[in-house]
Amino acid sequence: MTTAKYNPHSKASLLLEDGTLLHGISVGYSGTAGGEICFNTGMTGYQEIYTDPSYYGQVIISTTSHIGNYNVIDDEQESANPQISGIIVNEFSWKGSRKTSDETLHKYLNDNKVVGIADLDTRKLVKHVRTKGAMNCIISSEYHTKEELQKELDKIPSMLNLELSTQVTAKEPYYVGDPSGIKVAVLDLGCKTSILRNMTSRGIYCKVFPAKTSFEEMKEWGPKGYFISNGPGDPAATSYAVETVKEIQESGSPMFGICLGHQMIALANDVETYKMHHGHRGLNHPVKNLLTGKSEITSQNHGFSVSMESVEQHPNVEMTHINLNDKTVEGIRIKDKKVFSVQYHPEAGPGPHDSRYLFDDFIALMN
Ligand SMILES: NC(=O)CC[C@H](N)C(=O)O
Repeated sequence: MTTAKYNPHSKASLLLEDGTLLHGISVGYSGTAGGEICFNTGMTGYQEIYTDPSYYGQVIISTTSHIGNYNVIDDEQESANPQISGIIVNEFSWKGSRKTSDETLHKYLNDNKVVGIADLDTRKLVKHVRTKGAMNCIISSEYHTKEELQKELDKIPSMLNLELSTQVTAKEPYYVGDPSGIKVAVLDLGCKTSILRNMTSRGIYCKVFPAKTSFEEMKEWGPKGYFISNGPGDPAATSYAVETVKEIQESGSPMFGICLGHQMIALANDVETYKMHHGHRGLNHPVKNLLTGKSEITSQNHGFSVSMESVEQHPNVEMTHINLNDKTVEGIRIKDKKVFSVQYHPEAGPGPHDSRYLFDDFIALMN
């Protein structure tokens, strides 16, 4: 393990779209970066969060006060690299304590050019974002005045109408798992590694296809089912995948979608999505399965949602899961089709494990 050199006194500044300006210290890479500010309430799992492609281009504030305290480990990546554009933390651990770790979070962020700011009252900031709603922000260790930072902030696009899956999807198709397993075509809109791991550990053989692959090309491989992955961006701007999902559904094949994949399945059935006030990101969101009556504690990361009103207007779409905090749609299934999806993350990267039964449900649907 290497310990990177750092200057704990170098200054960093944060400007929010609503004019809030804060100063702290620079962590990770020295530079300037921005994106939509998102808060995650999980107490653990920072590495899984930073490497989840669904967070591509976003700046993450953690409500937990210590970040970096258990370093990073190669095995806990949700994709090959961090996908976020920046981090905002309270107390940053320059050196973590886990003996089996591969390197410090600071070195990892620095090597991967992720800019961060520490020593801020993140709980106060989270309350601010929770009240005012999602907005863009800029972090910098180079610019510190409002005018300079505003110029940089103006370059950051709004998340609304932004298509991002093509930025994070596989460049070429690839295979995961044992070739003797059940063949599942994965449409990679920004797929997390732990989703693939949950499938292969249940005997599924995955062929992962780039986001813009046609249904015909996936079908040629002869899969038994199709999986539509999670991913970044506005679902309404990912229309090419909605068209693919429509064709899969038409073919009568089993299909399962998670998060962005769930939103693609809703849109393919003319159910609308909308941008939420500040999204759901954390590890303890309560969801009720309306088919079994059982509740689950779930891992979540989404800033858009499927409209309940729109689900109610489409009799072929049945709501299967509901969020017990704010009564938003957490799962649907399509009547007379082998198609279902959830808004939350049953792969449980970084946790909890309550919802992993959904992978077994997908297998049951294919058998
Ligand atoms: N985790 C995801 O797939 C996120 C989906 C979508 N980008 C959203 O924010 O709602």
